[in-house]
Amino acid sequence: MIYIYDSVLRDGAQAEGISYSVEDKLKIVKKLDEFGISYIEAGNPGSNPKDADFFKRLKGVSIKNAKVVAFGSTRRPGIKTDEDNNVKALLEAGVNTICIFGKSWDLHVTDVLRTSLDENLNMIYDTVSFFASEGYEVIFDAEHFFDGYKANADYAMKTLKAAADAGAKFVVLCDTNGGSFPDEVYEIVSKVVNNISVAIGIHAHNDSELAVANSITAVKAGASMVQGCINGYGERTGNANLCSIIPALQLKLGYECIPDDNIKMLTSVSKYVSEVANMQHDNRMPYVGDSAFAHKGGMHIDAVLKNTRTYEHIDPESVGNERRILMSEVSGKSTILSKIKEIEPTLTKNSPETKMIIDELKKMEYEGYQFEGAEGSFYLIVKKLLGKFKKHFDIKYFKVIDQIPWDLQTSATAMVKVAVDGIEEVTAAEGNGPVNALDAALRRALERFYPVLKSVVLTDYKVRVLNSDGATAAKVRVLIESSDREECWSTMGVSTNIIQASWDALIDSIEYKLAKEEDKKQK
Ligand SMILES: CC(=O)SCCNC(=O)CCNC(=O)[C@H](O)C(C)(C)COP(=O)(O)OP(=O)(O)OC[C@H]1O[C@@H](n2cnc3c(N)ncnc32)[C@H](O)[C@@H]1OP(=O)(O)O
Ligand SMILES: CC(=O)C(=O)O
Repeated sequence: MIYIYDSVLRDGAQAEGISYSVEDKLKIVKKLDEFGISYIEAGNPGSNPKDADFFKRLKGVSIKNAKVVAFGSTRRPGIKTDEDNNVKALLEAGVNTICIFGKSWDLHVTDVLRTSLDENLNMIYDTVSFFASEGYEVIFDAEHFFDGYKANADYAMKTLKAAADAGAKFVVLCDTNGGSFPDEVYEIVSKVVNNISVAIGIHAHNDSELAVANSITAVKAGASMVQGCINGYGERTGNANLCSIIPALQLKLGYECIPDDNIKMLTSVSKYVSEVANMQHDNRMPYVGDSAFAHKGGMHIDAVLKNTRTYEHIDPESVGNERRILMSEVSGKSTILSKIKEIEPTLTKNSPETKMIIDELKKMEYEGYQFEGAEGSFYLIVKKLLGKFKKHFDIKYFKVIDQIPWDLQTSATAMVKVAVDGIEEVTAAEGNGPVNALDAALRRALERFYPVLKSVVLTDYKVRVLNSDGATAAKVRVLIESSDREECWSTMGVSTNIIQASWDALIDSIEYKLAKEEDKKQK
């Protein structure tokens, strides 16, 4: 059993760009508890009134599985433990588990605390024993332990011994500056495990991109607690990413970290935390990122379609993620075929139509289209190339007028004329920008003929400049994401004119919805 200790609410809050509200913190605590994290380091009550208030609010919340931890430092030099403000704040937090961090690198004692080495040992002993004798479960985080050990092993070990003698249940070895290598971690953790009588933990930062490797290595050397953060949030380059550590330990090395049934929640927990933290979810995160099981190279896709193990280290579903097959200029026939078959199941890898579609897609990618993020446009193009596309409306013209000065609601006006089965309709609409105005005018014109479009909303709009050296004459790719609350789809337009590119993406979005409605009726 490995105790997983999440610090996304404390070390994670020390990450650039993250600032939680009390409500955010309460939501994350509940989610981590539901997931099965053993210890949740919920905050530092001596740091700021928000954390202090949060601990008050937490008293009314039912936590089913986890132990909630309040984090704070050893007492300041030269004062009594019960007079230290941080200690008082920890007492008021109302939790049963306290994590005390203290210095284990002599450099920090002399240069930061500016006290004697002996006084630092007293600070550790006094603070840990104060809480332990009051009946708290105490975890001691030995800040900078690895750097301290390399500089003065004897002193670094004395700091751990002080904490262990004072009643700490775990002493946690911190690679605070994130500069250690796995072989050093293995050697040092092994020595500590053999010399200190209490359970050992690891807390690794990611400055050398080795935090996950160092944490797993520490476990192999005998550590039984891993501190880290969901999504690897944390000070500077972050903390060890629990989204990688948990599946590595549990699925690959056979340790028990969280209940087996819950490991499937990993991807959704990761996305939930990034949503609440208001951080973009990182596609490239192993295990939980959208690209973690996204296959793009033609040869990879061909192999994965034959046997998923060929290019997947685990089953994506085991961590609640999914396999994605991407289309691009590096796709081969197998990739595109798997998508084409959704539209025309009779085609094979050797059908002439398959080759024709692949050649056309590669040509379009060369011109700036990118189908891996625009499945809606891909679907329409394949239908067009197979002669199966039915046009639902004709555009007679559109006009957009930008207004200056503007107000935020109506900075642009658009006028659109459409024809459906020979019946013409002219509409105009205002919007907070030209695309918004065009979208509103087009929809207003078409809703009369296709009421189902009332459910469609535009959920995202992205512009990418393709040749920035072209300056204002550059080509752009516009990606639009739409939703009808049941399905989401992305469509794309490419042009040197941003309005034209947006317009093409809008038209595709509407044609896609109408084509899908027809598919449904035919089924
Ligand atoms: C490696 C880690 O991540 S440890 C956690 C780091 N997290 C944070 O710093 C976030 C929370 N911190 C805070 O909100 C503030 O720093 C506070 C409220 C705790 C302290 O604020 P201030 O009293 O204004 O001190 P300030 O932040 O300027 O300086 C830190 C002080 O803590 C002292 N200190 C640092 N580590 C320790 C320790 N382990 N034990 C005791 N004192 C410590 C420093 O010596 C310094 O004291 P000094 O001003 O007497 O030299
Ligand atoms: C305790 C802690 O956050 C560190 O040493 O990095």
